[in-house]
Parts: sequence; C-alpha cells; structure tokens
Amino acid sequence: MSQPILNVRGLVKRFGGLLATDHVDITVNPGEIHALIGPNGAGKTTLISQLMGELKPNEGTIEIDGRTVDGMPTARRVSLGLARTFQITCLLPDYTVRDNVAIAVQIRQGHSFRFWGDVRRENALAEEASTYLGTVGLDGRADELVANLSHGEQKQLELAVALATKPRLLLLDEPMAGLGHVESQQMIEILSGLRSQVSMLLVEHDMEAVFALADRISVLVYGRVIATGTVDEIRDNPEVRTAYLGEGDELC
Ligand SMILES: Nc1ncnc2c1ncn2[C@@H]1O[C@H](COP(=O)(O)OP(=O)(O)OP(=O)(O)O)[C@@H](O)[C@H]1O
Repeated sequence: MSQPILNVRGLVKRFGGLLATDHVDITVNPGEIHALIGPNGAGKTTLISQLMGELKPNEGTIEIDGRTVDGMPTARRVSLGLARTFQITCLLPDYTVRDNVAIAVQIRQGHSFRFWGDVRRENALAEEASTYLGTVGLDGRADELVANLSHGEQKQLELAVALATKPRLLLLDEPMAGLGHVESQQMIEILSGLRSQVSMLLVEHDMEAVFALADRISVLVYGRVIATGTVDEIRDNPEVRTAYLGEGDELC
C-alpha cells in the first residue's frame, strides 16, 4: 500500500492542565476522505491547528507524504500541499468573489499580497480563479462582492480559495456549519466530486455528511482517538455511541 499523505503519531497538546490532544495517532491515505468526529471541545480544531503549524505540539510527530514537518512554519507546510478551511469563514468581504480566489492563486505563485493592485489586470490569474469557482459552483457569482454572498456561498468560496493553493491534503473544519439542507447537499456533492483530486481530513458534526463522504472515521473524545474505522464499524461501535452521543442515542 502507498504511504499515507498524512501520518500523525503520538500528538500531544496541553493547555495548562488540560490535555486537548492526548497521544493522537491518525493517518489519511491518498485519495481518502477521513472524517474526524467528536463532541464539542474534543480537540478537533486544536488538532487541525497543530497540523497546519499554527499551534506547537508538546509531543509527537507529523509527517506529510513521508516527510517530517515538526517545527516547520505554516507557509512551508502549505507549499508541501496542506490547506485548511475554517469553522468561521476567513474571506475578504470588500473584494469580489473572483478577486478572493485570484489573490490565493497569486500568493501560491510566490507573490506577496501587497502586489494585489496587479491582480485585476492579470487575465491568467482571473482565468485560473474562474476554474476553481466553477469547481465549487460559484462561476455565476464571480463579480459579486463577498459581503453580498449567502453563508453557504461563502463556505463554497472558502473551499475555492483553499483549492487555489493546489493542496494534496485539505483540512476541512466544519464545512457544513450553518448550512441549510439544500446547501449541505450541494457541499456534499462538491466535496464528493473532489475526492479524486485531493485527500481530505473532514472535521464535521453533520453526521449525514460524514456518512455520505467518509471512507474512514476517527472519533475523538477528550483529546483521545477512541475508535477508527469504516462508516459501518463506527456506526455499530458501542463505545462510540456511549461516549459520543450518550447511552440510547443512535448514530443515524
Ligand atoms: N488557546 C487555548 N487555550 C486554552 N484552552 C484551549 C485553547 N484552545 C482550545 N482550548 C481548549 O481545548 C479543548 C479543545 O478545544 P477545540 O476547540 O480543539 O475542540 P473542538 O473539538 O474543535 O470543539 P468544537 O466542536 O466545539 O469546535 C477545549 O476544552 C478548549 O476549551
């Protein structure tokens, strides 16, 4: 079997006396969507922040495509193919949809944000940006200001911005958060369509989305991975039911 695109071993993060990440082992294989679920405060966002290099672990090691990235700054991890989306969108509201993606393309190409004035004149940037907007179903909204987008459209745009960095592994922090049913279905379709292009670690509370998308699921409780398995294995796991949902509840 080919080596994992992400290999995390024994990752520990302490906030004072709180063990937010408790010796976490997790892998994401090429082409895999690996969902990470768990109750509020389980440590999911803390884990993603450590993968991106935004938070320094106390112990453990992280490999991307067989390469140890411990101590590497975020920008170098991005250049190795890591990208994240956020629970709360992180976009430039006063710029157009296309410009938000074009800026990400420009930064990927090694230009600094301060050369932003050139972006509008750069047709190649705009064309590449349009490709990513097409992938997430926003091609018809390219000239709209971000501030005028619905919450669901902003989530789609954030995904396009992440794709513009040409990631090999996408870290998705609750892409369904705040979406209505129709928008969630749309996001599921978009992510499903991306699975041949990019591996994903999907942090999500929406179990319908998790079950529709995940090849494997890991369950995090109080910072510890209590189970990893296929959708069926996790759905039928009594420890998961008890720890995650409480006795008697169903993972539906
Ligand atoms: N910077 C910080 N300083 C101190 N404690 C923190 C910090 N960041 C997170 N925590 C704590 O670490 C634990 C894990 O938080 P985290 O946000 O990673 O959980 P989560 O699983 O992402 O939760 P949610 O599903 O609500 O987003 C929580 O108890 C949280 O209060």
